[in-house]
Amino acid sequence: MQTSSVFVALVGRPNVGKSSLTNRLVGEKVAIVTSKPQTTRTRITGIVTRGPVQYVLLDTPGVHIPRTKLGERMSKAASDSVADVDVSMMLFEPYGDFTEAEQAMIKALKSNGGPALAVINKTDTLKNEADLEIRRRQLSELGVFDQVLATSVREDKGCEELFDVMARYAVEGPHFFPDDAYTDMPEKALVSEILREKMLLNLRDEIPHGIAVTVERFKERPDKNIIDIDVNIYCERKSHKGMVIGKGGQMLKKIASQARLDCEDFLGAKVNLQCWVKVKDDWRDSDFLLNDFGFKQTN
Ligand SMILES: Nc1nc2c(ncn2[C@@H]2O[C@H](COP(=O)(O)OP(=O)(O)OP(=O)(O)O)[C@@H](O)[C@H]2O)c(=O)[nH]1
Repeated sequence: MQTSSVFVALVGRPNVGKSSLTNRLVGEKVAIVTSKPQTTRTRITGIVTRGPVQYVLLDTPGVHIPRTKLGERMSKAASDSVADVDVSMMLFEPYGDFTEAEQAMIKALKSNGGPALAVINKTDTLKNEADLEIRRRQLSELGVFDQVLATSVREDKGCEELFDVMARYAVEGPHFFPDDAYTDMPEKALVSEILREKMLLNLRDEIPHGIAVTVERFKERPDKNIIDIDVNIYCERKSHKGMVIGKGGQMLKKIASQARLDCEDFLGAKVNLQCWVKVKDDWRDSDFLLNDFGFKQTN
């Protein structure tokens, strides 16, 4: 059987549904999804192998105009992705003007010269078919996209069809990952992403974006299906630390127990999770700390 692979970068503005689509296509939760923009901070790879074709999906942080050094690195992760893939898939909201960052990304796709597809997501929010046609035409007229497609990840419409479209860009050769792999993300990174998701879901808006999670210990107990995991949760302010811990430790308990269940699901083992909350001032603007937390350096 002649095998082939296609590398696909999913790009688009924050909150447009890139992580949701990645998870839908992979059939496993590899990317965290919340209703808050800028949930995804680094590039996440989802992998699907169907018969001879391996699909490697690079879910990227949403493109936006950066306000902090972390923001700069997030935008860089997105624009780097489109440079070395077989096809880029740019997601759009069904309505509204293109943001400045979206226009910059469209320009980058144009000058990069690689093939690109446009996907109008959230079609379930459309009031009528005519609006979809207006959006399709607007995107076609940009002259950047080989095809304009439409999906509703929420209602699972148009997603399955994307496989055939992506397969057209596949390149013959051996697969890059084992056929049963669904992500190349290390287990430790999955654990810290799960914790971040729970904090985004449970805490007030401004706090979670100032939080970083590092996994200090990840140890399987010999002969037992138990993994001991210690994580550090870093906040920017002392007051934030108090909120993460909550009254009598209630909030941290809630976050940790939700995270533990997801970790057990992912890892297929019992998990003993210990969380420590620490303060590191303004880590989002410190190159030193960003490196320390594993965010890639901007060239
Ligand atoms: N109505 C509707 N909502 C959707 C759809 N797809 C995703 N969403 C919602 O949109 C929100 C953002 O989804 P994400 O998948 O996190 O978006 P993202 O583009 O990865 O966001 P960033 O990580 O911020 O770049 C979540 O609340 C999703 O449930 C859809 O097809 N229809």
